[in-house]
Amino acid sequence: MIYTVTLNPSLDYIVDVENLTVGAINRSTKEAIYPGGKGINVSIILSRLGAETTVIGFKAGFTGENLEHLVQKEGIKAQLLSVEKGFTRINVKVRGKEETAINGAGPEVAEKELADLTTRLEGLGKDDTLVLSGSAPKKAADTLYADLAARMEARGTRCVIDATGMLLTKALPYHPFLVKPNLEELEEIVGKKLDGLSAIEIAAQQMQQLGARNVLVSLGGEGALLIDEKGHAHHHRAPKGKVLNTVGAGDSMVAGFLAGYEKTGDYAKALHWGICAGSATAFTMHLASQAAMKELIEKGE
Ligand SMILES: Nc1ncnc2c1ncn2[C@@H]1O[C@H](COP(=O)(O)OP(=O)(O)OP(=O)(O)O)[C@@H](O)[C@H]1O
Ligand SMILES: O=P(O)(O)OC[C@@]1(O)O[C@H](CO)[C@@H](O)[C@@H]1O
Repeated sequence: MIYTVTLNPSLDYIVDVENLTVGAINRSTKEAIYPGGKGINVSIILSRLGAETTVIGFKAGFTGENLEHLVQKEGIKAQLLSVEKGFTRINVKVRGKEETAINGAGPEVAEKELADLTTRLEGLGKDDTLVLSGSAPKKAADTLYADLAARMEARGTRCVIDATGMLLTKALPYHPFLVKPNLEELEEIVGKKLDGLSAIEIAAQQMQQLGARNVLVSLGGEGALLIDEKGHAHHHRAPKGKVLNTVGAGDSMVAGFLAGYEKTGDYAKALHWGICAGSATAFTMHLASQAAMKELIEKGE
């Protein structure tokens, strides 16, 4: 089973605004609400690709209740623990000529609530995978993912981390199975601009030296670069298409990679699945449908 943890999930309020003007009243031409948060997106795509998955995380207030309902409507098992104070954030994504996002801070999670969530993870074993994805709740320690990764390492559970800054780097010594920085995040980690594939490859190898087993660097329209645990580098270009949305493209890539790896046990094929899932989402108004992903995967693009 692939469990995803979203400590700071959201409702994503997506509004289409033709010409966004700061400091003015903008009128949208279309709006929609989706369940959001990186781990939740990963689970939605996993489930559409036929992989068994459970969502774990927190919910708060009326938005949290709605989020849980939307996740269950997707046919996904959800273990969202209630946070006493505040409400699950609503992240606003304005889609116009460019995408602009305002992500909320989300509710503060008490230590006891965090401990309850950690207890839920005690049942995971060697055949399970745990995906830790997205930002941490307000005021949480930046060792949060490191603590969870250490527990997973001790149980022999595969751990996947898609996060930024210290939340990610502090977890590397616990040998996560997979990390997925995008180019900007990788540049932030190594502290310099990375021009060209060989510079990206060297930076990804540095992440391996720090402990990550597989490093998947997503490169937007340029596809992705994977340095697998045997040290082999694989670069795969992204298929061409009309980009309608990039919210959740990275999450779709993580899910596609995991579903592909589960199905084939082969890193090059997993990378192909990851790219196809990411691009299928980029070519859709929201997260990709099963049919759109299958079409790209089968085309071999
Ligand atoms: N312009 C594009 N054309 C084709 N595919 C794309 C495009 N942008 C993104 N993708 C697909 O989505 C994958 C992940 O994209 P990206 O590198 O933007 O991740 P990210 O920055 O983590 O995304 P997110 O916007 O979800 O944070 C890419 O590797 C690619 O397969
Ligand atoms: O604020 P975070 O946790 O970094 O990211 C949250 C978020 O932007 O990530 C998903 C897309 O990847 C969205 O569903 C969600 O709104």
